[in-house]
Amino acid sequence: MINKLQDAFATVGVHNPVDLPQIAVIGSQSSGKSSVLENIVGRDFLPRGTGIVTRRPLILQLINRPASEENKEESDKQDEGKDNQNEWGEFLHLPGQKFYDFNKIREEIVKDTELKTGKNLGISPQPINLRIFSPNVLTLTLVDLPGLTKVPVGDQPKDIEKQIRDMLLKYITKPNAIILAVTAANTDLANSDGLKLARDVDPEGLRTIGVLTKVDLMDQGTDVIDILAGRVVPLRLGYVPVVNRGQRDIESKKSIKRALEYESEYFENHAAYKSKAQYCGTPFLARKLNMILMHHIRNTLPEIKAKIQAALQKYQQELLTLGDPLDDGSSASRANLVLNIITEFCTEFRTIIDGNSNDLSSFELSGGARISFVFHELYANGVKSIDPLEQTKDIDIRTILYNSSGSSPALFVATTAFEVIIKQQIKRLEEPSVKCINMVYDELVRILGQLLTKQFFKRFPTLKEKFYQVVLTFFKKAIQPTSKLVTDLVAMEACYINTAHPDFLNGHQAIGIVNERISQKNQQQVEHSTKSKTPNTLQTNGADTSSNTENNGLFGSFFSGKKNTQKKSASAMMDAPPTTLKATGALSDREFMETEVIKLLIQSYYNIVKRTMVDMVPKAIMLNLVNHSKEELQRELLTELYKHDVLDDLLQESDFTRQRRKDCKKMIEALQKADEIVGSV
Ligand SMILES: Nc1nc2c(ncn2[C@@H]2O[C@H](COP(=O)(O)OP(=O)(O)OP(=O)(O)O)[C@@H](O)[C@H]2O)c(=O)[nH]1
Repeated sequence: MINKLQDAFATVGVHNPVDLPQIAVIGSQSSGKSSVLENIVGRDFLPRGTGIVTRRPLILQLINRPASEENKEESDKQDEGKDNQNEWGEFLHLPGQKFYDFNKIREEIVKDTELKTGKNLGISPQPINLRIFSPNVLTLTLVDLPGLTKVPVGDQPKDIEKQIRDMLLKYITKPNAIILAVTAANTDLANSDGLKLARDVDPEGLRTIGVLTKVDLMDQGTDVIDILAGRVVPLRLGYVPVVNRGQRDIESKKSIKRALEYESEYFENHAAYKSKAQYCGTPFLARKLNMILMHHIRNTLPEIKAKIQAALQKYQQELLTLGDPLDDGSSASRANLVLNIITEFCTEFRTIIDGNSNDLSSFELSGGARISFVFHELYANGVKSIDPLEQTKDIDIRTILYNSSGSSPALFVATTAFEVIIKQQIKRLEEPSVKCINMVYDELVRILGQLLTKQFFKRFPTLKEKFYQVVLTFFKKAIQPTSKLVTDLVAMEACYINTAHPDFLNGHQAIGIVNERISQKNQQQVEHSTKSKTPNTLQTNGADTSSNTENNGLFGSFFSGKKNTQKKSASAMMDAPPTTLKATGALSDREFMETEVIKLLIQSYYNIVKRTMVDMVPKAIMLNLVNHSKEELQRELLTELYKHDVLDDLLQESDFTRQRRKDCKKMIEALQKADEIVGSV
């Protein structure tokens, strides 16, 4: 049955969706893993030697295939190690190439290993897949794996031990794997790396077989009888002792046939093993493996059945989404397809924004919720955090105060100064507002990206490209009126200051508040000045005090040109004013009061404007960008894409889709066959 299953899956390559049971060979380096495998196959074909030889997993599928009639007489040729038409190997990476010469197989393994790992003893988890067809093998799948090692050699990475361990674990952790743990009999079994690793994944020893190699190298008078009897490290499936060829045998080109003969003679004639010779040696191991595998398969059959069913369903589903090939479709059906895709795209686009999407995620915000986050978190907080007074110091306000009253001395709190400052500050709201548009734009592009991963876009790459272009251009076009509207909103706010706004703190209230603050402050200072007598008004800064008398004209206390400190003659005092006139010195009571009032008014009014912006800007963006897209995108796509002259071009299928459809069909065929095979048991 496994033969048939393997055949059924042969067409789909190694991407077998159903894990058929495998036998994984593990053990310390040079414990004799490759030797055991070669003996099971009965041919020399693995790279051999001392040190690390196996550096990539070798997935070895042995396939029993009876000799064809005309080649029957050839089957003896292998005895001499010659080519034989009934036995050959094939590599997955060299499809269609049959290797009748097993030396060439070894060369190819060495070559491909070096290609992927370099010559410097590195390892790679990428497997080499080799199938051997022969009338002389039992159908089995075996995986030869790098030997466990402790100390890096050559250019090997420091963590080589862990790398190899992880690689082996990948193969032996699957409950479907049978573990062939190889240990050299002339080493201590209790310290066997292979058995230890096997115990990690199969603690009860239910799917681990022990193989004892190098029995011939044991000290005289010692044997493995205790181990075989399960008295050292017991395993449910037991141990099999073998004798492989030694390095010298290999160098002298001893044939495997001769080696197997030697092995059976060895056990038959050895005092300790004589009585149980039929349970020793490679042929027994091979039969045992085959039996175990059969049992294993029988046990896992229900699971295999279920896996085949599940895979079948999955591939049928995928084939369905890939759709039928369009090559013979009429132009009307093509047009219809594009129409459907446009409709589906737009419906989905609207759904994502409105938030009624079917696949609502609990994992992250998506679509419309993200836009809402931009508005109500990012933008709102960005605007709220702007402080209208952070850039405007009290002295600047004073300067503006004087500047705004022009050449006539101000009599009242100057609304002009307030307006000048508030207008400047309102303009600062433009930047975050424009940024908000860009963020929402980015979100739309993100939704677009999300939609472009849909199956039909994988199928038609040109269509995807076109959709991308059209939609992106559409979004970009919509940015212009949106920006205009938003900047206009800011301009509207800046152009007319509505001091009659019901929420605005009026002048009287402001003065009231400031007066209260001042009287509080004065009271504190009165209490304070009983201790320290510091004059607190009209204090100009240090250097100017000497010229106080001359300078206390209207501007004297707070404007000073450069170098105006010496006593000067009357005419010198009439010098042209300095190029830069700056306010200096502390504020007078009146100035202090005015500045405070202006500050209060600015804050009050700015809060109103901020609230308006936080309210209006999202509306503007929704109107001209988001809703506009929801409503007009479909029309745009239809105008651009639903045209007879472009339809053919749009519906060119990707090579991937074509290939995938073929693969799916093949896989479905294989799975249906497999299903039949399994069902007939
Ligand atoms: N005498 C004797 N030598 C053996 C036996 N088994 C293996 N050897 C020798 O031990 C050495 C290592 O054997 P391999 O089969 O290459 O060992 P391996 O575990 O595949 O080695 P790596 O793939 O490098 O981990 C070779 O020189 C073999 O000839 C055996 O049963 N008896």
